[in-house]
Amino acid sequence: MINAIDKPAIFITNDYVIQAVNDAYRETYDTEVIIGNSTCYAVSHRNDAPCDKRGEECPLAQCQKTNRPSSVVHIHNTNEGKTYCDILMKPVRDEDGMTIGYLEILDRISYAAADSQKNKMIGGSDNFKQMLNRINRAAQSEIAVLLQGETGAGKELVAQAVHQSSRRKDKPFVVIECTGLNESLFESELFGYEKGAFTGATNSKKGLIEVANGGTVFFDEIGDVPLNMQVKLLRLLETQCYRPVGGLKQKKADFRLVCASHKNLLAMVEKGEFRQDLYFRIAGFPIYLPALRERKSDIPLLCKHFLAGSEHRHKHFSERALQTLSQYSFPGNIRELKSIVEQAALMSNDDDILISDLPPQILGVGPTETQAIAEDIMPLEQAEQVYLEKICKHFDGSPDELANKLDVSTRTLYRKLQRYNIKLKGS
Ligand SMILES: Nc1ncnc2c1ncn2[C@@H]1O[C@H](COP(=O)(O)OP(=O)(O)OP(=O)(O)O)[C@@H](O)[C@H]1O
Repeated sequence: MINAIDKPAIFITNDYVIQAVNDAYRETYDTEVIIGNSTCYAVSHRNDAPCDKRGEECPLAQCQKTNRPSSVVHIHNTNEGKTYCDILMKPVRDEDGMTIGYLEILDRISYAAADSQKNKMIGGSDNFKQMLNRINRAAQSEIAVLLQGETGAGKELVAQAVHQSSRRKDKPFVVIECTGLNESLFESELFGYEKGAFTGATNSKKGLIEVANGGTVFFDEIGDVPLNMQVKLLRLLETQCYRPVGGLKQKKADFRLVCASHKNLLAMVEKGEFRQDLYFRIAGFPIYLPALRERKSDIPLLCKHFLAGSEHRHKHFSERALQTLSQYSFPGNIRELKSIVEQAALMSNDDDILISDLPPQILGVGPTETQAIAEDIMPLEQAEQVYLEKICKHFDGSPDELANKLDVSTRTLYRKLQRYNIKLKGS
């Protein structure tokens, strides 16, 4: 029976021991499954204790508590590295209604990873996992998704993930950048036009809605659509019909809707800047993308990931540089981090990327201060001379005491004073 499930699945008892397994599950992990002996946590996490004993969420523990199905997003050690899985756990009962065990079914989240992997969304923090959970739920349905998050937080990447894990994944993913679209551009871009519809329309052109046929349309920065165009958009969404500019016949639209905005659309609705009816049409399932400062524990992983994908793959950030980065607020979020990693890697002289290699905005040093520091730079020997001149003018103690404070011998101190022609106070 378990082999009839097309996703990786196991049947486990209260003690986490695997009592039945399907082929898809065996193929997912490198660890061998021994029926009646192997535990779910040893196979999928390579841990020696269950997740709930290690402070992690455990779907089995939740099931035992509620006696109802439960689900959780976990990182599993699969044969493809640290992979995200959406786990569904269901109690299995006998004819008397007694729970005899639990069926665990895994849904691999192919668009995200908890270690550096090409073309994937990277992260491991709780906020990131919560976001994955919602993306996965949304992807399984046709509901309109609204992505809200700061600039550079990954909205377009999430929109692609929603598309990739939906039933429309083999059809087009079309992005409509709403910022800067005026009324005539908006209509001709979205709906297309017929030959002769306006001066310059020497041929007819398909609109993006038609290009996306059967796939997903991503309206980026939907909050920038002016009010008069919001009406047209609402009509398209309500009726799933549109007419190309200069055309007579209505066309049928077939697309899944994903929108994104960095603005607070509800606040815009209150101010009358965004139509309430349109808001409720597009916000079927809102997903909040945490800002990078709300998922700071992901910074080291993301730094590693961006270095791995660059020409500086052999370099790494020092512990102190990572600490300094985690104190920064990242207004530009992951896009800003990516650029900082590139700059710092270029600045570092060897494989270690140090605090001094980080760009000025991280160090809290403004441009004028940076300039002042740059102007202050002098040969080390000259700096030693300037420093010795300054302290010798004011130091009241004996040469032995001064040499002691400078951590050099009295002879070395005398040699240096002679070289720079400096006299001690009072001599
Ligand atoms: N979790 C992640 N892992 C790896 N790279 C990421 C992640 N999230 C975002 N990025 C990268 O950060 C950059 C910005 O992401 P994206 O363009 O999706 O942000 P955005 O929120 O749509 O930005 P904007 O609001 O400016 O349109 C991209 O290069 C993207 O690949």
